[in-house]
This record gives sequence, C-alpha cells and structure tokens, in this order.
Amino acid sequence: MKSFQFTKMHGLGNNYIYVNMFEERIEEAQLPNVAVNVSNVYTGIGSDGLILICPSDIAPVKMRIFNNDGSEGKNCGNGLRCVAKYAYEHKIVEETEFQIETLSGVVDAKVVVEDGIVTEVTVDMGEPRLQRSQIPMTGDDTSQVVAEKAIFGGEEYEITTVSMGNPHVIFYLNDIEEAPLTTLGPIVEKDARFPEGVNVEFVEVVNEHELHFRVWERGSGITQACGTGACAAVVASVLNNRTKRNVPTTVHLAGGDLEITWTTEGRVLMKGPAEVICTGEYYY
Ligand SMILES: N[C@H](CCC[C@H](N)C(=O)O)C(=O)O
Repeated sequence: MKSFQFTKMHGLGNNYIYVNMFEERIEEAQLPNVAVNVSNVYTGIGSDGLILICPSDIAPVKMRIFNNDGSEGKNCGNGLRCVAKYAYEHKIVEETEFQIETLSGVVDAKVVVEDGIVTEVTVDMGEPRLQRSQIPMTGDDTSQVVAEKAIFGGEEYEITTVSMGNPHVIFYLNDIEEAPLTTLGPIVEKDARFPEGVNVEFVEVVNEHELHFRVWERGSGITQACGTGACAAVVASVLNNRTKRNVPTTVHLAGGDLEITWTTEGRVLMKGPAEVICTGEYYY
C-alpha cells in the first residue's frame, strides 16, 4: 500500500488535492487514476482534481493540474493562487513575488502576507490567446471568435472564445440563474469544433466593471469557481464592448469574487483568495 501527504486547498470553493512533489513521489503513469480516485467524494477525499507542486528548471516552482476525470489541464487560476500560498508558507520561496511554471508558460505571482499567512494572491496570467487556432477551435485559423453565431444542440447561440493557456468559450445571458450549465455545458465541452475540449462559461453583465459568472469546466463539470475562466470572461467582455480595458472588474462566481484586469499592456491580472482546508495522508 502506497501513500502520500496531501493538503486540500480551495480558491473560492474550487478545491484540489495538492501534493508537494519536492517531498513526495507518484508514478507518472498513475497520475490520471490518482486524480480520479482522490477526487471521488465517496471512496476518495473529494475534490475538483489533483494539483502537483513540483520542482522546475525555469522557476522556483511548477504547477501541474489534473481535472477530476484524470485529464491534465494546462493552466488553473485558482490553483495558481493556492500554489503561491503553499510555496511561500512552506518556504519553497522566500520572496513575496516569484514565478510559477505552468504547462502554458511562466506566470508572475505576488502574495500578501499577514503574520506569516498568505491572505491574498495576485497572479499576472499573461496575455490571452485570441486566434481561433490558439483556442484551439476549428475553422479559419487567423480569425478571432467574437460574438460568432454557432449551433449547439439544435439551438443558435453567439459565442466568444479566449485561451488563457487553456480553452474557454463564453455565452452571454440576461439572468445568470438561468445558465444552462448541466444541459449545454457537457454538449459544448466535447463539441468537435474544440479538438482539445473547452471550458464553458456563462456570463451576465451587471455593468462596465462587474460580471456574474458560472462555469461547466472541461474535465470537472460544474465548479464553484474557475480562475482562468474569469480571466477569459473579462477579456471576452472587453472584446464585446461590455466592459472596459484596464479597469479592475469584479467577477461574481458561485464561490465568491475575483478582481480581474485586462491591462492596456495586454496582460491579465487576477486577484483573489487562497485557503487551506485540511492536510492528511492518502493511501492508494
Ligand atoms: N478545467 C480546466 C483546468 C482547471 C481550470 C480552473 N479550475 C481554474 O481555476 O482556472 C481545463 O481543463 O482547462
């Protein structure tokens, strides 16, 4: 029987099982199954997936994220804030500003510390990728997808797509409580026009600096929050002239609020909390 130490953390209720791979070892081939099994609320710990806090050759720390279906994601905004918190509090880093490597590039993190505890994290998520081929989405690979008509499940919608290193498609509606998460979410997630799948977001615009947001995540289904999705929603809203560039925008997710800014320099800043739930030993 093998085991590893874990820390369960969440960003606005988007919770993962974190493993410090500076100290633990899990066979690479077992990672997808471990992600599925730890995420199971009946026979495992219960989470949206597994996140590994790893050594890196190009940054002080590297994040790898696995959804609860075992698929490996390329980025995770809520995960990055929790990794930043863990790295600072466990002295993997000594500074309050440091870089984190992800599968979609290196990001800059900045932690706010009170009595040795990280209470808030800002991550510069870098520039959004907007070309269709960068999402990726099938079709004319040089164009952007902004308010483009598309049919899903026999109904016509307008979609906007943004990549934050991982793929997102945004639907606008008038009442966030009517978001068709469980009906439209899974259909769009696996649609063939998104060869790598897609995270599906529903947005209600409150005003030029405030959105309501719900998400059906690729590989995890409904989650309480999606950091990369919130970034994508703000970028999409600027592209659709519904919010403003360089204005801190409050995104109300099911689990709480994030402050997202798409700066005039082109980078997306995400600010929000990261919290520890528990620690323990997992046997497998
Ligand atoms: N489901 C995502 C990964 C997790 C992203 C989300 N939890 C976040 O906070 O950004 C994907 O497969 O692209």
